[in-house]
Amino acid sequence: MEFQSGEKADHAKFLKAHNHMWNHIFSSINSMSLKCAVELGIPDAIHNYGKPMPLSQLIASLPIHPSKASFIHRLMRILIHSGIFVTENVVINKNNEVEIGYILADSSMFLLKNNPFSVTPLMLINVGPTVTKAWHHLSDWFKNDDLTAFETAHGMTFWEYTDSVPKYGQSFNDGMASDSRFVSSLLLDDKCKRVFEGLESLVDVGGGTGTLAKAIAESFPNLKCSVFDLPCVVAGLQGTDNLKYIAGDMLVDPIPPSHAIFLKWILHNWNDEECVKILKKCKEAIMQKSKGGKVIIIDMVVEDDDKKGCYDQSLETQLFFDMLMMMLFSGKERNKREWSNLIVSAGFTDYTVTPIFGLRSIIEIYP
Ligand SMILES: C[S@@+](CC[C@H](N)C(=O)[O-])C[C@H]1O[C@@H](n2cnc3c(N)ncnc32)[C@H](O)[C@@H]1O
Repeated sequence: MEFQSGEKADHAKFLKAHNHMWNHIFSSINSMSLKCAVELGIPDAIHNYGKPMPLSQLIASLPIHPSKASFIHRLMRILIHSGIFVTENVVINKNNEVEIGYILADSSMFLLKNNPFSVTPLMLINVGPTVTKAWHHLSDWFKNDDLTAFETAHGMTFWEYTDSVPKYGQSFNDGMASDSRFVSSLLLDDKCKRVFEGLESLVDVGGGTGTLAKAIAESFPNLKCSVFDLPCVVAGLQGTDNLKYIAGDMLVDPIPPSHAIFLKWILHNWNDEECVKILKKCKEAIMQKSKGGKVIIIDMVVEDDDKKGCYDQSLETQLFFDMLMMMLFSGKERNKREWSNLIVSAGFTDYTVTPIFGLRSIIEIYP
């Protein structure tokens, strides 16, 4: 393409390329607009209204300064464009005058305060100042020898930060708990329950505050479950008849012997070397029990990028996660080949992959 000569250049292609750049430059406005709408309580206001909510009613219900009322439709317009809200015409008086009414799109159900699967905690962490500051240091990190861009920005690892800023740690754990409720609703349904059938004991390594392990323990009352996580995460948490909490460091301490080890959203936090170390320790833990043990992993299996040039939302989301893992932890999202290499390097002989959570899969690995 020639950019110098207007005559020769393919004009449409030239403008499209320029527009593509603009779009990329400004794409964080989508996340920031969403954050703003959630902080103002817009999804809940529309949901509670119970029918298409006219703009005037929406404005009246929000905690905003009167001088800002005329800006709300602009915020709504971009969020409608990105498919977060939907509009319908509503008749507002006896004269059949019509105003636009807002309703929630399927995806915005995940923004509601009372939705147990709410993605709001995850969103607030990811667009909040702590993570954003680390993104600003990504190019510095490429030039220095720090392990992660998060450390370049904050002078400590992400896990040291969640420990030293308890409020942040709490928000992170809330985000993980919400995702664990989402995953458990799919994992413990009739199609996937077989994953846990016949197991006597299970340790959820890096299981956070235990939301998923609690759900597994309730579904399988004869299964002895443990949550193994850092002391700052599990301190003071109360177990039940078949659930206990164990404080430890998965890279340093032995993983408690168990029939099965569960790793949800763990291995993507670590580099290949650390993953092999963790998996070898998991293998030791299951080999100390009777036969038939396995490691159950919930993580992404990145689609191979063979649709060159075609926009693919699922692949884009997986690549977003991959960049996030690189930036926060020097971790990564792995494709099939990378998973296979890890599993074989850790001394396991067989594995199965069941892609059931949309972007994530259950990977069961056997010694
Ligand atoms: C991404 S979170 C996943 C939490 C949970 N598995 C889930 O999916 O909801 C990673 C977890 O690993 C824990 N973790 C980080 N480093 C650890 C270590 N060295 N030993 C044990 N747990 C660790 C964190 O405290 C956190 O709970």
